[in-house]
Amino acid sequence: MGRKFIVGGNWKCNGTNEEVKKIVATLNQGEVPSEDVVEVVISPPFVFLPLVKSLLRSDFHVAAQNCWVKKGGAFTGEISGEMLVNLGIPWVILGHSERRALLGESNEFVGDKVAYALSQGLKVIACVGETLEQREAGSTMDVVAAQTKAIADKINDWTNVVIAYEPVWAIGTGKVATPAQAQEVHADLRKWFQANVSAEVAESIRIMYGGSVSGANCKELAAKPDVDGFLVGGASLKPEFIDIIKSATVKSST
Ligand SMILES: O=C[C@H](O)COP(=O)(O)O
Repeated sequence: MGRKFIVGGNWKCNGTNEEVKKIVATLNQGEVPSEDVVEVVISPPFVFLPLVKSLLRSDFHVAAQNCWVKKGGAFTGEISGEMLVNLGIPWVILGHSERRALLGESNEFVGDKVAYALSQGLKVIACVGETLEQREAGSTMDVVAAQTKAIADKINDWTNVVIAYEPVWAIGTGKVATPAQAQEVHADLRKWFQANVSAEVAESIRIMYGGSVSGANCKELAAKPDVDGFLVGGASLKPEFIDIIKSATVKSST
């Protein structure tokens, strides 16, 4: 099928200098499948990006957790895409639900951010996902489609975009989506791409699942045909993250 498995570790707003060094040491010792089988992207808080980049094994890559919506300038507290490029950071996570919910990032704002980051040469993990209320109201796909459309309205080339489907109710709750629930939304998203972008993008775009992924549940999720990887929060700070990376072999053996 040709979609390389991708596993991201989103450390969110966690870590001290000492803890970061320990986590990186654990990652560096981990025995994982080769880069041909799995792409690994580690996303520490901004302040630790240079440290992580300098210490991390060369087969793992680094991502920022956000960046500013346009060129830098008088935007106190923001970090621009150009700065990430300047530091040699290849990836950025955009539109995470925590930023959408807590910092008021709208679908359109996230679309603008994705477009600007891509224009600077960054690769983007773009997050989408519904709340529990939205799921219970039966509007999961409407919500996810609207979030994806806001990005599609602003970009033409999806080569450097990975979608992370993260149901908000599964994030940090220990309430993981069942493999069938994840597969259903991933497959529907692929259908959305087919109808609204192109058959090629629908086939090639990678869709990660995020929300309470752990060493214990990753294999079952990875076995689903439209699950192309994981965006991991809490478990990415723990040694079990290595097991999650290893779940890529479920894919390569099918
Ligand atoms: O970006 C990662 C997600 O928000 C998932 O977080 P979690 O694995 O702690 O549920």
